[in-house]
Amino acid sequence: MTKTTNQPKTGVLIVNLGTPDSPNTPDVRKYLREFLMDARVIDIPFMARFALVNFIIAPFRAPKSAKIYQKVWEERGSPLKFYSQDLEVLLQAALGDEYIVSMGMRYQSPSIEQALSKLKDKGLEQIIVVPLFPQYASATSGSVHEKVMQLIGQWQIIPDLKLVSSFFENPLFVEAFAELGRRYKAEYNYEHYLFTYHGLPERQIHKGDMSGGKCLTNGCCDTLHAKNKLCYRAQCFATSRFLAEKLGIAPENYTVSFQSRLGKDPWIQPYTEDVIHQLRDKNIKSVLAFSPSFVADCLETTIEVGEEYREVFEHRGGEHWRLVESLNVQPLWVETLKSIVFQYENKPVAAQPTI
Ligand SMILES: C=CC1=C(C)c2cc3[nH]c(cc4nc(cc5[nH]c(cc1n2)c(C)c5CCC(=O)O)C(CCC(=O)O)=C4C)c(C)c3C=C
Ligand SMILES: [Fe+2]
Ligand SMILES: [Fe+2]
Repeated sequence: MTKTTNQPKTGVLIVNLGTPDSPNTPDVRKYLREFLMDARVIDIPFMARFALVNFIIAPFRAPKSAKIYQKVWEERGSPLKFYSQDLEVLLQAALGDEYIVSMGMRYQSPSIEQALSKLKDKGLEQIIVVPLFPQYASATSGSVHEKVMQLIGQWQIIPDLKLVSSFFENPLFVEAFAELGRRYKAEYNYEHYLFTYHGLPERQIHKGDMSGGKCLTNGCCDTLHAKNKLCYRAQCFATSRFLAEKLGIAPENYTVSFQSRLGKDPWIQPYTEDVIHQLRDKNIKSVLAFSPSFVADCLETTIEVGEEYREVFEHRGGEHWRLVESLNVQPLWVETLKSIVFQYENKPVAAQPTI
């Protein structure tokens, strides 16, 4: 008996940020140039951006960043890339042959164009685009959406296109991170919990402000409502509340902070480094850190949070600092993505945990 296969109807494009092809300075420079020349990432006029990126950031930062990339590089390459490649295979297996899953990177390789070629001319009825960023930012999910629309816009037949903006509210996503956190909590009685997110220039938050100029004023991100539900900072605070509730962490026992500031402009606050000093001022000796703006371990989690911030904490006399690893290829994360796809197809989703 021959096995029947279904004609795929839905394409699922998952997209992560991108990473250099190798941890050598020329490849890191090439990556930084492509990444930072994106007008949604460094959102200043073209000539100013060109000069800043090509004459200041790329030449001076590339050798320093290359040294850090060498630390994070494994036998299979950059973790951000190989976890995304594994995720493509696992999600395909989870969704079955009615779907074609394809993975691309916004910068460098595999490019979104290469990833879309796997979905082109396959008679697909729809494509669901899932940028692998839980919270929406113009610099990440927005940039992926723009690139996908630009490329698919050139196709002869354009299928239904669904663009996922964020998924921080997805109960399985929250549960997936909580499941990891519970293991660490069971091992050690941490005094404090830190939810540290990638930062953004304040300017980019103001540009998307729908609250009539209230964004970034006192307490504007403390609750999520109609006027700030697309604000990256408000979404990060909401993610932290969901996680803290799931893990039974009282509000006074956790702090939200933002890392990885680039340049001199103000970025969203509080800065992670300042928070670490404040925690030590209060004589907090042990911290469990989560990085819930990333779904795969990378330079920003393993090195920046796991090593550099640990050193700052220990240098100030802190004793126990641990980073909860990212979702990587955790089964519940694959289930999360499957549930996102089903949700966008209006298919019933298996019973989900509550948040
Ligand atoms: C959560 C998602 C991310 C947001 C938001 C984001 C904004 C943002 N980033 C830069 C500059 C850099 N980011 C770098 C690395 C990097 N950034 C993200 C995610 C977000 N960035 C990831 C996943 C990574 C790691 C990639 C990896 O290969 O491991 C870097 C390069 C590293 C370095 O030199 O420090 C830069 C530079 C800006 C300017 C920005 C907002 C506008
Ligand atoms: Fe970044
Ligand atoms: Fe806000």
